[in-house]
Amino acid sequence: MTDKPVKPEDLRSRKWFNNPDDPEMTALYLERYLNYGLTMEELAERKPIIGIAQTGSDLSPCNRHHMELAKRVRDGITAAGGTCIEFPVHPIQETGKRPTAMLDRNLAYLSCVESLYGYPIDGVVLMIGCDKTTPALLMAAATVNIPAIALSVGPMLNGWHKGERTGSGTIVWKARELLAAGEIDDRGFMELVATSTPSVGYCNTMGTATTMNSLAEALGMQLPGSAAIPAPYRERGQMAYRTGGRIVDMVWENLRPSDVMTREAFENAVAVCSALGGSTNAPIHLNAVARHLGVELNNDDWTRIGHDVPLLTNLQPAGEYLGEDYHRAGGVPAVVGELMAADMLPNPGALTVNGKSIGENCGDRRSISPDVIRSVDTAMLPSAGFLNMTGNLFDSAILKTSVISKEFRDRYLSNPDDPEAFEGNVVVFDGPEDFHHRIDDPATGVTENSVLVMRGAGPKGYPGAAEVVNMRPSAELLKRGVHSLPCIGDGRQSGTSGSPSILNASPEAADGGNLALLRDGDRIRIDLTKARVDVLLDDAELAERQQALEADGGYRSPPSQTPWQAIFREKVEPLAEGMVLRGAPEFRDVAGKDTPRNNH
Ligand SMILES: CC(C)(O)[C@@H](O)C(=O)O
Repeated sequence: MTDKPVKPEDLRSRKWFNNPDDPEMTALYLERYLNYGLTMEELAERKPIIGIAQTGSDLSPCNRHHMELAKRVRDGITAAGGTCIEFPVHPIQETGKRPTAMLDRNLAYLSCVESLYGYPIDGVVLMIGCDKTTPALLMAAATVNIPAIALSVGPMLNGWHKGERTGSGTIVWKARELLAAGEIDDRGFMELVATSTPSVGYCNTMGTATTMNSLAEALGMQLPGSAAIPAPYRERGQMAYRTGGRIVDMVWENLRPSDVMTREAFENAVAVCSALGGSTNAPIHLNAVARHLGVELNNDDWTRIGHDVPLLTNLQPAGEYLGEDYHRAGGVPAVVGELMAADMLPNPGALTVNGKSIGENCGDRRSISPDVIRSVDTAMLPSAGFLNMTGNLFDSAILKTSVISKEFRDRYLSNPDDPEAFEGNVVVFDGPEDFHHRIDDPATGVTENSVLVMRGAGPKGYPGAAEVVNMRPSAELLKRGVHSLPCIGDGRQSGTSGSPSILNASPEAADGGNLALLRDGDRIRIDLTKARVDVLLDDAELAERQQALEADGGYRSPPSQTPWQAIFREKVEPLAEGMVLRGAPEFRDVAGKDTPRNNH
């Protein structure tokens, strides 16, 4: 933020719409924006041009309600003296896009950078929601670094089935088990799953969407209280109006993403993520946003800052409640306030988009429903953050400790004075097709002592790093009451899954990672107290297998099916480093450096 407020003559948009040095080009730029009824007063005089980065469309049902909310955003912008220009962002729907919406995060990022940089935009409202839309837009705002504020579309209303809450995503994994165990049929599966999505909005569970929207608020990029409001509630429209008004002031204050998303803000977000029981996708996305700002943030930080933070939020999949309950309990401000009461928010002084610090915004906020958002004294778990696992199979992989069963936690994690490591036999699958084909075949040899491994599911291998490491035990084990087995993978897992998996393994099998060397029957040791995963093979055996793999042409991935898949594979970095495009983070503060050249 500069001490000097921006004056109308400094507005970036005036280089297009009111450039006294170049009247010819000014006329050219202006005339097309006049052609749908905008006036000279709105475009060329003292009003900031505010972009609305619209992620809602029929292809993106979780964000679709933004098409309605944008009307209230416009009202807020206009009332505050700005002019609105709404533009589409490449659609991303986690549950709809094949082979994975993750492939499109960087595509949406790239296109949004071009829109923000190449057009006359002074400030932008980022219409965030379904998983990848949030990081894509924050990454773009980070690169371009014009004033930006985020607005969540909000979670769906709570789902209900026979008097019980059914959470989106989370119910799918349960329904899969019921189907495999023969307790429901296909129609029962469909009906049960559909109960979890009763309205517009994104997942009502603490899946990746609610996590990322909450963290956008914890980072300071949304107005306080914005993230948790359910999509259909009246407060959502009111928040849209206020968000539209605030961005106009932010332009005059020159309050930019780099002022808000500082190292201190990321540390706060890491702590809040643990208190929420947030998704394992959060480290990927926040590491990516940080890289685009030039802020240091890595998976070790997530363990160092986050691991000892307690679980305060009793939301599925780590708990029992859903989005409406979260909002009524006070949402992000209550979580932050409870952390602050115990001196557990790393940086209360971090600035937010309303011009106040997060401490000023939330310091006196407390939970209104003490069972839904707990105090530190009544926490669901004393430590709930991620463990950054390492070993001889990968350099980094994320384990969400808040979903480890009590039995497993007591035995393998909570007793560092008498550490015990878990050992099991590997059953390895090359992608989800292989898994679904073989998991129930007795010849595969899955037992209660198995460790299920999925490879070929990372950024280069899949391509895009799909949410396919949700592996259930075999039907035979499910019928015997074994509901989960340790899982490891170089792909991702849905944030709505309560399965304690070791995910996002980097480097992936398709990028020289040692998961490619595993064979069925290998013995694996998982030592949670040391945060290590090792296959019990000596270096000579691993080297021999590596040679054999190379001689055979290396780990095989399916061919790229589209041009973007091929470009993505060539450019993408590992999940542990945010899965960004190589070279892209070098472009920083691009709007601050210069204005793009004229086009005619
Ligand atoms: C439920 C989904 C689609 O898997 C995702 O939103 C997540 O939580 O990771």
